[in-house]
Amino acid sequence: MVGIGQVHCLKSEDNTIGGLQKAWDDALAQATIHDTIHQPGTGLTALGGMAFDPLKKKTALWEKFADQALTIPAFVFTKTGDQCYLTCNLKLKKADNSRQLAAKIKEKEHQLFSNAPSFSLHDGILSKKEIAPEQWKRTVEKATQAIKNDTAQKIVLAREMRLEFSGNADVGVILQRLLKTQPNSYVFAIEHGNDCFMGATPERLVKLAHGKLLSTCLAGTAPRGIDKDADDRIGSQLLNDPKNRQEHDFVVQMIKKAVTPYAKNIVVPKKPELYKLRNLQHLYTPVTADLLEKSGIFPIVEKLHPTPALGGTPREASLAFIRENELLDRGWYGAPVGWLDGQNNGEFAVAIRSGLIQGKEASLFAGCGVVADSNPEDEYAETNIKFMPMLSVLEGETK
Ligand SMILES: C=C(O[C@@H]1C=C(C(=O)O)C=C[C@H]1O)C(=O)O
Repeated sequence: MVGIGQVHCLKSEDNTIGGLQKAWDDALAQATIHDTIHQPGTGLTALGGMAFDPLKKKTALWEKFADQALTIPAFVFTKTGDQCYLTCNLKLKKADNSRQLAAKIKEKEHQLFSNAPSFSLHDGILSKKEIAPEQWKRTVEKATQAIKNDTAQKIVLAREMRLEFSGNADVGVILQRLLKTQPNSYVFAIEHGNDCFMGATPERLVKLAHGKLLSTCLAGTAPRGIDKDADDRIGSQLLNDPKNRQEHDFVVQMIKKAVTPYAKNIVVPKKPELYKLRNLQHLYTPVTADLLEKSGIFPIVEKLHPTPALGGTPREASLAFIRENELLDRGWYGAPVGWLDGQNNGEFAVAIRSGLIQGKEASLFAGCGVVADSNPEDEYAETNIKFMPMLSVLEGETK
């Protein structure tokens, strides 16, 4: 799905995620929709995302990104299977002339499809700097102490890597490479001004499609092996590792509880399975259910975000620790990004394995769950692998 331009931005009156539902329902109530297709992602749709924690002190890094930015674009291009659809949105005034508007849309449409994008390659990475890695390890240590003192049971800590390129990074090229190299992930890119937040995340927060709900629990991490035997061995160790199983179970329990008010026939497998990615493997539990008729997507996103995969357990205590101790301004990293349509379909993913591209520079982000017996060096190594999906395509990996 691709959104271009903006005819409207949803404004939550009380700045909560749940408040976006009213803004969306109001927009829908005012819209006249001509949609004979009725496919997910056609008709009126909004796309965008939000900040991980609006209460965290902001830095200049994310100045182009508001706490919430859910946009109804001027054009939405949607591909489902091998079918493609184009939705045009217009903000109408009383005095508008329908013939003139139709001609304008045709002209724009022609422009959109005749200007084939030309991609230019940037020449690779000039410099790569991890931001305060030793301080980050000390924060991990501090989190384990806080957990031993019963402040929380799990706290997720993230860090940043800053890159410099010799020329401007080309978002189109990076997107193509992410799609090629991370086929099991949700690839996204959101531009505000000249900054672009993008990534390939394996973590889907919630998907609503035709009255069904899907949420995924993804927590617990190990590297991939060098051959099939090694990979299977690492995978089976991960499946049986008490520390990783505990980290994972916090997420499963929380997601199950969070979706309960909005769904029936909730199915949660008893044991996690492995979710294999190019650079890592995770413990994975899908949660499926039938959506209760009246629930829109935003109240569910609000209940789910942040799951203990990105915040911790309990939510408030872990967020308070992160707010106070984490050096990083997460901005939109780790927060919901996605889309919704007027037929109550939509999908929000958790924006991890991501980076903020700023012309000749970029920041990459990676985090991991800390529990009582976490070891700072191991967690540091884990975050290094989590930088890889973005880092490798920026270094030139194409396949
Ligand atoms: C926080 C990240 O990943 C999350 C943390 C995981 C873990 O601690 O095992 C696994 C998957 C994600 O839920 C990240 O990639 O930045």
